[in-house]
Amino acid sequence: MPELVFFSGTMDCGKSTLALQIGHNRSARGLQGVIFTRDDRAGEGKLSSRLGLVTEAVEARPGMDLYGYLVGQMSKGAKVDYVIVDEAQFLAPDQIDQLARVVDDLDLDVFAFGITTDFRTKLFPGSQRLIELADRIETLQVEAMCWCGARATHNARTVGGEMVVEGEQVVVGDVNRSSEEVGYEVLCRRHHRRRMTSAAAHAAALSPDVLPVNPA
Ligand SMILES: Nc1ncnc2c1ncn2[C@@H]1O[C@H](COP(=O)(O)OP(=O)(O)O)[C@@H](O)[C@H]1O
Ligand SMILES: Cc1cn([C@H]2C[C@H](O)[C@@H](COP(=O)(O)O)O2)c(=O)[nH]c1=O
Repeated sequence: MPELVFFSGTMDCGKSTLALQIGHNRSARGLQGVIFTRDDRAGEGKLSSRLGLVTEAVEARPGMDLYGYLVGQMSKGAKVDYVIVDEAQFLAPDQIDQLARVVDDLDLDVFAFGITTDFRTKLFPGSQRLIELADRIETLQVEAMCWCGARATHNARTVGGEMVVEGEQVVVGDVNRSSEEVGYEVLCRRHHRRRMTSAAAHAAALSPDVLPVNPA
């Protein structure tokens, strides 16, 4: 049975790498896929991994009918055996419904990859719809880690090095960016709640302890 699978996790946990691996393994067996992405850091129409691999993809723009696009390609004679969608959190809920229709009406597997929650710990609308509709939700095996060594479960946004909890939901960016820019860092829930990024923890460790007051 074809499935809609949502591979979800934090930033930097290997989602795009896995998307590329799934595509590679299938194309090595003669299968042909359509790869959609949206707002990849490498630019329009790209699916890129931090391991350095990048492939061409179809930019899933706002308002684009993904089901209609695939039907159009197939009716022009293109062979489509499966569909990969990266940065699926950025898709609109109705585009996720279109992906479910691709599975049900076109009998194609759809593998969607994305982060579940934003820097405020709120679900992205696309991810929410995937959680509602997916046949299966998979958590990636290579877990990203918080600076404290615990499993990272949340994404923090930093501006000028400071963690922020207000702002636009979508700001394309990366982890390990210079402190001047908008950056991201993955944290465990405890340190996300305390707004303690690695820089804040480092600064706290360096600040001198309050000296005990000696009784005269
Ligand atoms: N130099 C490196 N050597 C080995 N693995 C790396 C290196 N750089 C990045 N990675 C791996 O790539 C992962 C990020 O992969 P990527 O597919 O870009 O993540 P995502 O799409 O989830 O944001 C990191 O968690 C790490 O496991
Ligand atoms: C947390 C968060 C992230 N983003 C952006 C930043 C990146 O461009 C992507 C995630 O890409 P990755 O391949 O999973 O690293 O999402 C955002 O726009 N808003 C956020 O709150």
